[in-house]
Amino acid sequence: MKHVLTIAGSDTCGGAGIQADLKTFSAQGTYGMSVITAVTVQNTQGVFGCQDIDPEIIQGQIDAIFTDIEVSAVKIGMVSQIATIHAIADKLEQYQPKNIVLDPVMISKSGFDLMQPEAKEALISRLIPLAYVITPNLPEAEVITGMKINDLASMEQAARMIYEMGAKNVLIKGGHLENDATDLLFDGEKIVTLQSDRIQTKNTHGTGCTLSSCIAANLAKGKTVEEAVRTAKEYITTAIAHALDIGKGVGPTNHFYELYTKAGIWDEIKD
Ligand SMILES: Nc1ncnc2c1ncn2[C@@H]1O[C@H](COP(=O)(O)OP(=O)(O)O)[C@@H](O)[C@H]1O
Ligand SMILES: Cc1ncc(COP(=O)(O)OP(=O)(O)O)c(N)n1
Repeated sequence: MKHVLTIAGSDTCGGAGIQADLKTFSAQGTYGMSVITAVTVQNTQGVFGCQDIDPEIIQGQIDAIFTDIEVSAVKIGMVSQIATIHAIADKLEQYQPKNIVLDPVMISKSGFDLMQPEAKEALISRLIPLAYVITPNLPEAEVITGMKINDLASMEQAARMIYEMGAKNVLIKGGHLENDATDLLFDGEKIVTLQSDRIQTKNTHGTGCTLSSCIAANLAKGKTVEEAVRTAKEYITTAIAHALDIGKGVGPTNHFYELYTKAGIWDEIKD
């Protein structure tokens, strides 16, 4: 079994962040490990606070993993401070793991700053060049590139700009498009679009975390970038289509729907 590491923030209610990543790694048949960068106070209704973890403790967590266990892929999620970014980048440059998937998390759906705006330059200069795949949503790609993005043509232009910043593969997510939810992948040579109709649901908490950790798990299993992204797109589409109506706000995606259905236990456990 391949071992996959997430470096990200904790989401109390389990729909996004570290918790979503570990569920996804398990659902994809990989062994999940975590380095926690921040602890958020969060539920389906919003993010209400955040405590950043001391950069030395972040580096200690990374050392604990890399000095002991082989790592086949790394997903990076919430990194809120400049010091957090430098601490992580220094350690990844030291250990040089393959298959780094960077989800440049910036603002939660509820509008909370998960990355401090002044950390943008450090993200661009230290983490983007280390990324084998980067997965910005439209608002994140707009912050990184400084351009307006609202259709496939502007998604392609943004992907090309982010590629020039050093990421080897750029996946611009279309969850924030007006009509369908089509994503666009650029590998430096060709553009691939991954079409999907928009699923009408309010329960989309953790979609970006789930997608990026699924890509990391499938790169770890030896898939190509295009194969890993296609697998992740199918996985997130099913997870959204069967999302869980938990809490009073935006419910989480359903990480295990396909596994539970195949095991014949979904009808028994769903309520
Ligand atoms: N309502 C939806 N129906 C179908 N796919 C969606 C929907 N919302 C998001 N997605 C897909 O979920 C993935 C995550 O995208 P997005 O929600 O934009 O990320 P983020 O959580 O970072 O904002 C993408 O593949 C996107 O196309
Ligand atoms: C701790 C933590 N990390 C990341 C996010 C963002 O999750 P994402 O899947 O991008 O989208 P929303 O859940 O914010 O809709 C988060 N909320 N918490």
